[in-house]
Amino acid sequence: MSWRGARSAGRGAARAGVDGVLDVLHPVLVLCRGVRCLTVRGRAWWDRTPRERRGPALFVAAACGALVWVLPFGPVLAALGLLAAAGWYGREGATRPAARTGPSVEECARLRALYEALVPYFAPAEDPHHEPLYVPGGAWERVFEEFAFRDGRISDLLLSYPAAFLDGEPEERLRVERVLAAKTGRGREYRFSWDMEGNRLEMAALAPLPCGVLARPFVTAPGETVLGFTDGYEVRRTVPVHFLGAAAPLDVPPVVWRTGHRATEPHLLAVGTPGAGTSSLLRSLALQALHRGEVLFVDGDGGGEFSCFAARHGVLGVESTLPGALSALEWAARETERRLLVTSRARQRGEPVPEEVRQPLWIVLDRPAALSHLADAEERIDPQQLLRVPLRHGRAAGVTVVVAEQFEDLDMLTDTVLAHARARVVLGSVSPGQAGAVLGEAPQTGPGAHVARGRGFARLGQGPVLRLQVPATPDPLDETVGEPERLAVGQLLPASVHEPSTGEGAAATAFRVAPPREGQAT
Ligand SMILES: Nc1ncnc2c1ncn2[C@@H]1O[C@H](COP(=O)(O)OP(=O)(O)OP(=O)(O)O)[C@@H](O)[C@H]1O
Repeated sequence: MSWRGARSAGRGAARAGVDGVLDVLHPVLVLCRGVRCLTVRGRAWWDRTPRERRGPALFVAAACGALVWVLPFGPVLAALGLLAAAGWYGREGATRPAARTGPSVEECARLRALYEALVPYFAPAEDPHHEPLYVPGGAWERVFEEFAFRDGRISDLLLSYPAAFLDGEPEERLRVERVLAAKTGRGREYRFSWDMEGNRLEMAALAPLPCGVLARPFVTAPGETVLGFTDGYEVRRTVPVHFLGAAAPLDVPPVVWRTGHRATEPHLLAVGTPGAGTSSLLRSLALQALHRGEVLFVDGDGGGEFSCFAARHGVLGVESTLPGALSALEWAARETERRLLVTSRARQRGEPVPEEVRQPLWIVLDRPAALSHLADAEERIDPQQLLRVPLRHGRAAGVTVVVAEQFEDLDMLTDTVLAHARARVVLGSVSPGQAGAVLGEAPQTGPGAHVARGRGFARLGQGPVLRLQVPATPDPLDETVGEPERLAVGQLLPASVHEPSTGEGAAATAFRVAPPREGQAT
């Protein structure tokens, strides 16, 4: 036998040996695979479980473990059960995604149509590859790695794209996202995750955020304000929330905005389409602010949106005329300076900052453009100019400014407002481009044509763009709104100044909330 023959015989024997060993070890490999699969599922369940439920879950698991230990043959039976589960989950094909197992003819047609629509975007002009991923009439099965359907429409999709695609260019990504959103069904919101290293794009159609959240005292720490509610994949923390018609509260992820001395975005700008709910957002924020501080309202269009707050404990004023707004904002500027002075003097002396200066002061300004227009016509100072001191120095002085404006009058806002109000909210049915102009980054898809009231997006500074649903906080004097919502707001209003005040202030009594539960921090 030549040396070549001897070498190939040796290789054959080695392969047969390896095959034999793999055959012998096959059950062990299946069990290992099963144990790994069970571990992954266990970890995913643990991550999904809200923090407050982890303790009780651990306790139940420990109690079951103790019970099994004391039962006759308990440990042996438990080990056998575990082996059986590992064997089941480790068998061939157990971990294969269900969605790959067979779309119907109609679903195949939808996937093919989507593939063809993507060809112009993903096929480079001169593709050097022998078998390009995207060609007219090509195989969608090669690129759509995972998919799922909901109500006959594609709801989840994982696709691969050629490395030559310019995924670093936001416009290129946006073009593809628009095609996917248009072809998989308009009127829904989507989340797109670009894996640029692996050349993969994941798309998920998002269910609408729940509406009908009633105004209630939310469980927050001092300096925290709930803007509204968002998706669980963005925010891990939850707060109990009461929904209209529901008997018990549900845990929902909040969008929490932090104000005060250490806040990175101490002031907020909310922009909406007419009737989208910006005034309701301001009412919701004011109700929370009144829990621990004082609020000054300036109602630019004089619609009486905040008249329910007039003459209540903690409310410094509700101004809806130009002279009233000017004198209120002049006072607010002086008060900010006074607070700064008192704070710095106390710090110089090494004394604690007096309590009256530490109490938060909120300036809530709805539709300043209307007042600016009036001031211009009457040749008086623009009220927005008076906001300069609170906006610039409010953080150190414990003064928070909240401004709401409509899209049409956005150009009337001064540069100071735009520069300092870095917490942003957009409400209403607007395109991703319009929302992006306010938020500094466009959301991946805009809401559908008909969005619920109080729905939109929020972005805190340079953070991610979050979907947002504001709690229903109508004017309690507005009889066109349902009674439960109005009652919920009415119960939260501080007591009238005409009623005798309780010792520590009616506002504080009316807004008493439970302290944050342990483990609820973000
Ligand atoms: N989050 C919400 N949930 C339920 N209803 C809402 C919500 N926000 C607003 N609404 C309802 O939508 C209507 C308009 O709300 P609101 O006055 O707050 O809007 P707006 O943006 O201030 O409009 P405009 O500036 O035109 O007055 C009201 O009837 C209000 O009750």
